[in-house]
Amino acid sequence: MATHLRSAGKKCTVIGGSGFLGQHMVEQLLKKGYTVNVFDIQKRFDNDRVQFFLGDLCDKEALLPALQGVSVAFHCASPAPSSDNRELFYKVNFMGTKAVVEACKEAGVQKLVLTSSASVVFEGTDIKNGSEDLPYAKKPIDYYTETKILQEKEVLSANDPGNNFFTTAIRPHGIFGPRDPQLVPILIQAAKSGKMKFIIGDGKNLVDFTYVENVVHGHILAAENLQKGSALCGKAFHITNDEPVPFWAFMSRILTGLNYDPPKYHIPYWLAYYLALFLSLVLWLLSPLVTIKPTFTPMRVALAGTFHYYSCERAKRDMGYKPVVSLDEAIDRTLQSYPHLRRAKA
Ligand SMILES: NC(=O)C1=CN([C@@H]2O[C@H](COP(=O)(O)OP(=O)(O)OC[C@H]3O[C@@H](n4cnc5c(N)ncnc54)[C@H](OP(=O)(O)O)[C@@H]3O)[C@@H](O)[C@H]2O)C=CC1
Ligand SMILES: CC(C)CCC[C@@H](C)[C@H]1CC[C@H]2C3=C(CC[C@]12C)[C@@]1(C)CCC(=O)[C@@H](C)[C@@H]1CC3
Repeated sequence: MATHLRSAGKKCTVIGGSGFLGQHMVEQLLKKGYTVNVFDIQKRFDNDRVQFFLGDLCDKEALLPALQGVSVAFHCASPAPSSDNRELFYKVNFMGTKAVVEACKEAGVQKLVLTSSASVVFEGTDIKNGSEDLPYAKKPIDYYTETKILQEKEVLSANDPGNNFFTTAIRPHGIFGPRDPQLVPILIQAAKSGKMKFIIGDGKNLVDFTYVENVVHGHILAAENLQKGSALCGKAFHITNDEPVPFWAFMSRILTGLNYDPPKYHIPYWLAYYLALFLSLVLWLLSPLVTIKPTFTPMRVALAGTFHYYSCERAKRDMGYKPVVSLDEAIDRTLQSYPHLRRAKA
């Protein structure tokens, strides 16, 4: 009996386990001795130690088999922000998360750890060392973030100690690392097409970039500390590298590390913002004729030109969080993992 309980305590399901963060979650959970199920809409890797369940998380019936006998569910599935599909974000992040909560309760899962985002409080203006007490953004920066807010509220309000069901949310910021399909590849694509010439603003704005293994560490600590009476129940926690850096210094380090020139000309923030806004308007007017997805958008200008870094004191205090990989080491490991994006030296 005792052995059965111990192994059930170490059985988990990673919803979104085929994604960038999800795959790193699976790797670390296996290393820590967990038995791991993956539920995802796609299978992107093979591992004999992992049981895969393919399906859409909006379908509660499809989720149930993946949650049988499991004590912890990690929910880190979401449509990619770049899909820019309002209906899909709403369907998966909001309605789908309701289905996840219902399925967890029905299957008798005790703990649900959601991957939320620190951006749920960001409105495009400076946030310096923001705590979890900041209010949700009234004007979120995009539809994706709008539905991350709905999703987080849904999960946190489902915390129900009376029925032995505990929930918490991790709010990472700027996740990067090996196999990330977004940050480094988008940046290098922009550099290849000559779009990385300008620093928006004075280049001093600090931002959090968080190495994927630190994000994973935060999730696992959350699961292990989430229990009756703990401070984690129904609460959200920032997980960062705890080393905010100037946005443009970080970008320049990635660019030079892959043999691309760093941006060197400055453009005032307001000018960049209004140019991006103007470009969006032009593309919107042209949209009945042609669909173009711009690299240069008002949202990206806001992300690149404002301060947005967060305090992770609450995670340190309540779950003993401390980053396990420093930013320097994280950048080196990340650069080494993208040999195919490295420019050959002339
Ligand atoms: N990357 C970042 O910088 C940050 C990410 N986050 C959050 O972290 C989480 C993980 O992000 P990340 O790993 O980058 O994202 P990925 O897109 O790499 O992974 C998400 C996974 O979920 C899958 N998925 C999407 N929709 C469904 C569905 N309806 N049913 C089942 N599976 C589905 C995706 O499949 P498919 O690829 O086919 O869509 C993908 O495999 C997300 O919740 C994201 O919002 C928060 C802050 C920052
Ligand atoms: C820290 C963030 C919350 C998470 C990072 C997400 C990144 C994928 C994007 C955030 C800012 C983006 C950005 C660009 C690329 C993608 C990001 C790094 C550009 C460098 C793309 C080229 C441009 O036109 C610049 C103005 C963009 C600056 C912002």
